[in-house]
Order: sequence, then structure tokens, then C-alpha cells
Amino acid sequence: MALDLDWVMAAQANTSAIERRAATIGGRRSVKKEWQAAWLLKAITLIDLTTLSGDDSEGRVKRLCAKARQPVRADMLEALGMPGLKVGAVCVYHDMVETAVRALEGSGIPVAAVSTGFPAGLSPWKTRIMEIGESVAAGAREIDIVISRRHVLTGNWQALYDEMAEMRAACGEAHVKAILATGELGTLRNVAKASLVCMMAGADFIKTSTGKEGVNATLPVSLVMIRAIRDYEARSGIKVGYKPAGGISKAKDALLYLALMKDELGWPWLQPDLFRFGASSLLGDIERQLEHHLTGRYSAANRHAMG
Ligand SMILES: O=C[C@H](O)COP(=O)(O)O
Repeated sequence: MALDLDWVMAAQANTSAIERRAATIGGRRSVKKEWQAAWLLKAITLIDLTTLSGDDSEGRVKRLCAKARQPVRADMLEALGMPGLKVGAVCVYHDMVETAVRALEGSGIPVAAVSTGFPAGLSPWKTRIMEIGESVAAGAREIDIVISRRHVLTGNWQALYDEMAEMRAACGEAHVKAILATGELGTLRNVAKASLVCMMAGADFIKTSTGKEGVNATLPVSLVMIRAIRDYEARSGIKVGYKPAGGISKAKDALLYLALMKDELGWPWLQPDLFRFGASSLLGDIERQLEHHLTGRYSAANRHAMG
């Protein structure tokens, strides 16, 4: 849709109310035993299994893709009655897209590429747009772009809208996730406004963080973003997805996010087309909890190494 500046300027965020609400989620929603195991299995299907390190290699990415196909030990999945469970996607840097696409062939698991000069998003504009095209050509079906934080900090909503719209167009058929880098946006009100602008400009998902900011995904920021998604759907009829990313490494945290999504947006946002966790180490902890559910014992983390 066109940029609706009146709507953007009217966006509010009551920080103390948001923090209060976020703090109550853990107390209000606590699932145990087989219900917890079921929610953890659900969480696995929603993970963008990620490696975004300077020392990524083909070997590491192939191992990650093997893990994406078989995220939990076969005997455990059998015991849980969930053979064939897979993650939502594999997320890598551009250089690793081809390797990941090859390793995931036939699995139906899409490859997501971080793009546009990730994580800072400060490379030349043409290069950023070209990078999207290269990753799509290499087989990425999802592109995680980063926005220019300065457009938010200076209130230049038109520039943010134009940038997002051009990146959306460059993605073609690929889904685009807009990374807001919320830890660098100053205020929750800015987060609300940037969320709206990115959705107006065509983002399929809004995502909190690159995982490289000082502060990454948090529950208060999530509440602001998912309420923007709710408003946007109410006014436009369009459902936009949500991806909290960065620092989500514990099964119990994943459960809090899922509870929040169910409370605020309902069941459609607990499916991989509208919700993902961006996480590099969450799966290992979920496996440990599932093993505990099955055997009553916690295993060492290295029993659930990646790949
Ligand atoms: O988008 C995904 C993030 O970069 C992953 O962050 P993490 O390594 O803290 O899980």
C-alpha cells in the first residue's frame, strides 16, 4: 500500500504498560509434561536454523542442513510420534546459499539468505540491491534484508518506505523479511513506526534483529511489533509474519514467545508461513528438554551437537 504518514505518526507505544504485560507472560502461561513436549516440537517446525559466522564453511553448512532435515534423533521422534519433523528454514550468508540449496534438495526446506550488507546495511545501495538478486538466483526462497536505522532515527519515513519497497521488488517471488535491528532504534515508538512503514512497503515478515546488535529479540519489543502486525491486518486485511531473532537459545524462552503469539495473534501466527524463530543454538536446548521428557534425564549438550 501507499505510505500512510498519518497512521505512522499516530503510532504510540506505552513503555511501562508494554513492559508490565511482557513480564506477566511467563506467569500466565506455563505448559508442562506432554503439552510442553508438543509445544517444543511445534517450536522446532518454526525455527530458521541459522549460521551467520565469519568462519562458516561448506562443511558446517552441510552439517546444519542435515540437522534441518533431521532436527531430533530418529529414535526420539519415533517415541514422540513425530517422524519426519523438519525445521522452518535454513538461514545463511549469501556465499553459503548454493551449498545449502544443494544439501536441502528434495526436503522442501527453504533457504533464507541474509542480505543488503547484513548486519549493518551500510554498503553501497546498488550493491545491496544486487546482493538480493544474486541470492535469489542462487536459489534462496527467502531474503532477510536489513533496514537503514538512520532513516528511523531521523524520522525519514519516506526514505525507509522507498528503500523497503525497492528491496521488496528486487526479491521477486522470494519472501522478504525486514530486519529492523530494534536494539538500535532508540524507542519502542520508533519500533512501532518502523514496523508499520515496512509492512506498508510490502515486507512479508518483520524481524527484530540481526543477532549482532547489543540488544536483540526481547518480549517488550515483540509485543510492540506483533501489535503493529495486528493493526496492520485489521486495517489492510494482510497478514504479515513475525520473526524474533538473536539470543533466543533456551526452550523455555521459545515457549514464552509462542504463548505471546497465541495470545496476541492466534493460531495462524503459529505456522511457519507467519512465524519463525531466528536462532543458531535454540534447537540443542529443545532436544535436551525433549530427551528429559522421554527419559527423565538431562543429557549433556554435546549429545545434541549440530549435525
Ligand atoms: O537471525 C538469526 C540470528 O542471527 C541468530 O542469532 P543467535 O545466534 O543469537 O541465535
